[in-house]
Amino acid sequence: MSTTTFTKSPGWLDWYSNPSKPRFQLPAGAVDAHCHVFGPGSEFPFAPERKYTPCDAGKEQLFALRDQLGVSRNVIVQATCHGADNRAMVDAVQAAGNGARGVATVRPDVADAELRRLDDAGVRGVRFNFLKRLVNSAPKEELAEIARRITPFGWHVVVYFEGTELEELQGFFRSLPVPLVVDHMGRPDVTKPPSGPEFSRFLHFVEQNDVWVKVSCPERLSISGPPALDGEPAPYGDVVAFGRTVVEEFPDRVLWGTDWPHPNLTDHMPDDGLLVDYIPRVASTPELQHKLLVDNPMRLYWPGEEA
Ligand SMILES: O=C(O)c1cc(C(=O)O)oc(=O)c1
Repeated sequence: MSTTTFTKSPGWLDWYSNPSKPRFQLPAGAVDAHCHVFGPGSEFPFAPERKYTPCDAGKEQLFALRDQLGVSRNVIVQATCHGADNRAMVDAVQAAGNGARGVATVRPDVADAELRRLDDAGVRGVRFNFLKRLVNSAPKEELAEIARRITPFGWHVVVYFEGTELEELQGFFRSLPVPLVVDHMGRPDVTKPPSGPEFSRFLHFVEQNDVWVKVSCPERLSISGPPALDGEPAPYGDVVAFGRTVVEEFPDRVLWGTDWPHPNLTDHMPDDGLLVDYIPRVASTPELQHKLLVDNPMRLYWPGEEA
């Protein structure tokens, strides 16, 4: 049998191989609600239309990270390098038994039988990606059709967009008949104050709609760091106020995730153990931490189940 081999995009940073044991002990039942698998490419080839070619980051490596960090469950989000071929994600979700759920990418002509198959496999949402560096185009009429198609399954839509694009996109978002989950806090420009007009628009949008927010990716949003490396106890100080604001204003609609294996970072690859230690800086009480890490993701992805 011939297998395809892939060459990583120039400058690609691989995930951090020996993450530290977090000092912050996650509550029992904690969910990493945003992570990915990449391939491995020899088993699950990357999509022809991809914008980057990553390193391999398969399910065994994800599960090893989960155990190292003290996470109980994962939500595995389809990465754009796999296009609408959900096999690697579904394989990982199924291998985790009831310990994982998935978020897929589908095309508007997806068959109902395929949606049913994905649902049976543990998929609970689809992802709409609006970043031009990640996808070719995102025609709204096609996305609206997908949202309509998933409604009978009780799924939600995960949206990934640039903070500067929200003004243009929010009318479309409001028109969708399903809950929305916003990736990476809606990518605010953290050089601007969290009380400024851009982030206020985002907070208002969340307040007015059926929207959940992932307070993930400080490593991606931070400009001035310091990075989560070498035991740094207080990384990404410039992002903290944004995360804390969201957690305190919407304690019942926030989620946390590692974003492992951290696609397309160009500056540094964070120590995932230190990313766990970042959590209490945005969720400062045990009550807020339990909502963020256990109650909220359980309600969205494992409704009716005990953590
Ligand atoms: O900012 C990114 O590059 C990025 C990419 C992907 C993906 O390729 O799916 O997912 C993420 O959550 C973030």
